[in-house]
Amino acid sequence: MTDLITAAQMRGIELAAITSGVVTGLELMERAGRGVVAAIFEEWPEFAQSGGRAVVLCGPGNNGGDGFVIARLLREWGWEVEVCLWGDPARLPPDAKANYERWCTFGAVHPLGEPVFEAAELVVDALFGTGLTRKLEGLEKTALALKGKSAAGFPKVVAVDVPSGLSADSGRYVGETDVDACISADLTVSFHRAKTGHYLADGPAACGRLVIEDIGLDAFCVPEEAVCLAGPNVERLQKRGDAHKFSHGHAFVLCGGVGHGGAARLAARGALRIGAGLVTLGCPPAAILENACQLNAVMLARVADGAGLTEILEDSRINALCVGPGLGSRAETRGLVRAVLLARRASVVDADGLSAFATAPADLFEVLHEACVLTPHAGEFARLFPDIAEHLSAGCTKVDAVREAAARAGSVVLLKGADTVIATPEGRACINAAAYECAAPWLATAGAGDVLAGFITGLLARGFAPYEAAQTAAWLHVDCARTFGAGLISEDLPEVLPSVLRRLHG
Ligand SMILES: NC(=O)C1=CN([C@@H]2O[C@H](COP(=O)(O)OP(=O)(O)OC[C@H]3O[C@@H](n4cnc5c(N)ncnc54)[C@H](OP(=O)(O)O)[C@@H]3O)[C@@H](O)[C@H]2O)[C@@H](O)CC1
Ligand SMILES: Nc1ncnc2c1ncn2[C@@H]1O[C@H](COP(=O)(O)OP(=O)(O)O)[C@@H](O)[C@H]1O
Ligand SMILES: [K+]
Repeated sequence: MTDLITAAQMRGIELAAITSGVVTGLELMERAGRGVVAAIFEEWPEFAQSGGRAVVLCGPGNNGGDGFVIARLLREWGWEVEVCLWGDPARLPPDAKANYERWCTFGAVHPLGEPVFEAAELVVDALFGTGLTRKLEGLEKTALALKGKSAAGFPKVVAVDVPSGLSADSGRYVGETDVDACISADLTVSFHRAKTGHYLADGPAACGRLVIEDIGLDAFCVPEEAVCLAGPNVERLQKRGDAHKFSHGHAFVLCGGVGHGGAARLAARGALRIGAGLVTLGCPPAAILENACQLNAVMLARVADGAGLTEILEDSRINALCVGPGLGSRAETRGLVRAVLLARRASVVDADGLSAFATAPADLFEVLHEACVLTPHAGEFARLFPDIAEHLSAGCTKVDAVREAAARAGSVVLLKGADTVIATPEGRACINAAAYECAAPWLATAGAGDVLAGFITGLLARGFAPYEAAQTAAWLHVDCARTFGAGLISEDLPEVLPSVLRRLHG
């Protein structure tokens, strides 16, 4: 599983390495610069064949120091290099200063005004990295001039560590920085481990492609509380040959009223395809006929209200519940959610099941438990956790926000998006990133979230722990969308799952 770290964790690892005496800051800077140049030549092999013209933009910290190393190395490869500096050379930190002075023996350093990108094939953004702490001002002209040129294909823009302006932690533009005042890269080269900001929010769009270079810090551990990229538990997804349907659990999905059953039917189909042994849809009596016309392998049960549900749940073989998709803002919705949660089975609370508590989130938190998974989209999240949503708008990372929400809810929380974040009340967290080579833009389609709720419910029925169910389901969901490709609608997601599973089980 790929670990992601924050800027502070990276600084901690760097400090541990330097204080241990195995490496100096200057050596790390040299390795970082070498890594960037290697990644550039790997990305554009033609650049290694013949030197061109490069502009290297250096900032006032160690990101700028990496830039001076890169300028020197490109020059060694025969490139004509123009170097611009933002700030006062006298105030550069020691390692950056050493590399600045070394560069000065080869060429000039211009103040960062409006560098001329006209004839450049390559621009290196070494302005700000993990040390950007406040709103970036004064880069507008440079950033806009660069965007105008690179939109036409040249120059290629390479960001060192992170595109300048972006927070390495949150993936958002720092402070109130305008997106036009920031650098957008074709390639971002970071070091040791990807940072959370490379995968969250605006990170993937700003980074272009992402490459992580090894700078020899593997002996210095990633902290225990590190976030990881979500992945499926492939082994657990297999079905044992000697099992029968009840060994794979019985999932129960609550359904809306007449004409509102589509969402729950999608969830039920998802739960069945992901391998729950049995799936039952519970709907109001008036909707039985409608649902019976549409379902075969999914069974049907009448559920008039919370009391009716409690009676059905006397069957202890029903071991996973899904409540919310298509339930509507009926007065009974809260009662149904409470009945589900008071049964103390593994449960997914989604969509209207969450929104029903917008005016009284504490009533929901009171009955939630550790076997639950909440699956809000951003709007539903803001209704349940308005203060945390405000922190998020103010620049808090999505990981921290979801961790805080999970701790408050006492349940696993999965906050949807291209950068889905899943966290446990204890603070474990992962990002299921539909980004870079895993982008899944066709998932932005009505009903996709209902299928995800069904996938999670199905895995809960199969005995997956809530965090593991959420993580595996979210990963499979994106992989289904990518496998199907363009033209995807949510009905396709459960149908493409068999081919995804076949591929996983090779
Ligand atoms: N960690 C590692 O293992 C390795 C790290 N390496 C490299 O070091 C980079 C981190 O270096 P860093 O810490 O010096 O930070 P960096 O991003 O250069 O910027 C800090 C400077 O910017 C300034 N400043 C901040 N905000 C500003 C604003 N809005 N407007 C204007 N100024 C602003 C800030 O000033 P201050 O806040 O102090 O006033 C300070 O002067 C990292 O990204 C990687 O490339 C590699 O060499 C190898 C291994
Ligand atoms: N641009 C995108 N890239 C990847 N996944 C996306 C994107 N937009 C939405 N999704 C995913 O699609 C699903 C949409 O769920 P939701 O917003 O609840 O919609 P609905 O209620 O119509 O089912 C979520 O799993 C979300 O993570
Ligand atoms: K940068």
